[in-house]
Amino acid sequence: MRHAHTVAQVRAAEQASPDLGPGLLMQRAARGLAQAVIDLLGGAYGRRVVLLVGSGDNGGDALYAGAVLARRGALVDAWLLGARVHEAALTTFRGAGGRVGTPGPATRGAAHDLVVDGIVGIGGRPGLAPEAIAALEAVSRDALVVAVDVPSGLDADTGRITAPHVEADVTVTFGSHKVAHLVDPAAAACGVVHLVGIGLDLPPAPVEALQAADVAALLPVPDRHAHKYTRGVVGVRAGSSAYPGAGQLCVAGAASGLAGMVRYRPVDDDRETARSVLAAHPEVVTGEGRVQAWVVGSGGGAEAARALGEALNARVPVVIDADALAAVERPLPVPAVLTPHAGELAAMLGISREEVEDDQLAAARRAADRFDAVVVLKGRRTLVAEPVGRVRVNTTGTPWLATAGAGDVLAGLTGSLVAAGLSPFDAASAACWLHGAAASLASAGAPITARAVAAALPEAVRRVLDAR
Ligand SMILES: NC(=O)C1=CN([C@@H]2O[C@H](COP(=O)(O)OP(=O)(O)OC[C@H]3O[C@@H](n4cnc5c(N)ncnc54)[C@H](OP(=O)(O)O)[C@@H]3O)[C@@H](O)[C@H]2O)[C@@H](O)CC1
Ligand SMILES: Nc1ncnc2c1ncn2[C@@H]1O[C@H](COP(=O)(O)OP(=O)(O)O)[C@@H](O)[C@H]1O
Ligand SMILES: [K+]
Repeated sequence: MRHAHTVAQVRAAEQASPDLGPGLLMQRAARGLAQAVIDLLGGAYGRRVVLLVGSGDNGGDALYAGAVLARRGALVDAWLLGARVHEAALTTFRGAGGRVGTPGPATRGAAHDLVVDGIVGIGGRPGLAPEAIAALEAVSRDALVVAVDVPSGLDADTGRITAPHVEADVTVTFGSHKVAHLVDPAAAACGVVHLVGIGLDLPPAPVEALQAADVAALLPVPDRHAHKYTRGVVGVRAGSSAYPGAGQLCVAGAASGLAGMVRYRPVDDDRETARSVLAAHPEVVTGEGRVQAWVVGSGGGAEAARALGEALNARVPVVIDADALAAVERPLPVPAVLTPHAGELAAMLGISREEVEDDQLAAARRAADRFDAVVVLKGRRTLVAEPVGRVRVNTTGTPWLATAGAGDVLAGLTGSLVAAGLSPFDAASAACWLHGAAASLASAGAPITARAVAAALPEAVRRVLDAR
């Protein structure tokens, strides 16, 4: 599991480990930072590096790392941007041969290869001072940008972007991820995030991200005595005469093989839709019968509210997607997973789409609390929020997944995992992970259809299980 802690939690952990001492933590952080820079540049000797140094310990990390790089033969400039500077780190930096200068060309000739953003870290307020903006503009556009701990200007705790900030290619963070590293839109400004362990003892994290091993541990694997009913039956109430394809795609996600059986009914009971879904998925059963979970709404049009009411009568968990989301006004009588994109969530909360996109974490949490349900806020970094609890961020996938019908596949897949016995929170977060992994497998850099994503799900499952 990848964990993201708040700044307050990191500060408290630092205070609670006096034997580590700030000096030791900083040395560990700086060594990890220097190594990450060396890895990125393929060496240190002769490389040109500039440090943007603020007044706090973030600048101190940059200076100590700069000293390591200078000792290894890099040509390192430091531009001091704050009213103060970490004096001990500056002395070490100078002693190692680092040069202190002002924004401009590299001290010794050619342009800088890499800039280290040590302006502010977890002690920073959002935004950049004019000197920092001027320094960033003075650096060559071709230089790689490595942020120390967090790209300066971001709010480490929320994932929001409210002011000018650094855009990093790589962020090197210490002890634990911070919320901004995982949650969009801030996460997109962090580039690749590299974690350096420094020995902090941290409490449970409010935000986390499943890794392949976590998904492998959650997946339902049939034992030798399994039959289709012990594996769970998922009911799909999706597709209609207006949108028969949504029925096919939702069933394709549900029929990925993680549940024992799929029962299908079009939202509007349109016979032609049922026939087309059966033709595409002969394994699906269309008659009445018990299910362990319902998926309702994808491509349902105006009939979706009635179909949701019928599904709720079954007293089993529901996954609610697309048109059925509009019918959710208060907590439901059964465990539920709601799968809105930003526009749908905005309508549910009575706010604008921009408000949801600007503060995705708050919007997902608010909806989970208000509807007492697991809320899957779909996007580049899909959030899965449980009521008054944890949030998981999905980090798999590809922008090619932004294609019509991909959400229908996700709803069906989520339903199959709920039917197989996972909790709504585990089912939703594991489904998002597999859905993104399947998209990447299907795409391999090329465009994909939602159907291709569903077709790649068994291979995504195989790879996860092989690694366990
Ligand atoms: N905790 C840990 O586990 C470890 C932490 N470590 C490192 O310490 C870092 C935190 O250091 P920190 O506490 O000194 O704060 P930091 O981020 O350097 O900046 C605060 C200073 O900047 C100023 N300032 C504020 N906002 C500003 C702005 N927008 N624009 C310009 N200036 C601004 C503000 O000064 P003020 O303006 O208030 O006088 C304040 O003095 C952390 O990110 C990590 O790198 C590692 O070494 C080891 C383990
Ligand atoms: N930029 C992106 N990068 C990765 N995944 C994305 C991106 N944009 C959207 N997605 C994913 O694509 C899917 C789109 O679902 P949705 O918006 O419901 O589409 P539809 O209603 O057409 O099925 C979601 O799983 C979402 O997380
Ligand atoms: K920084």
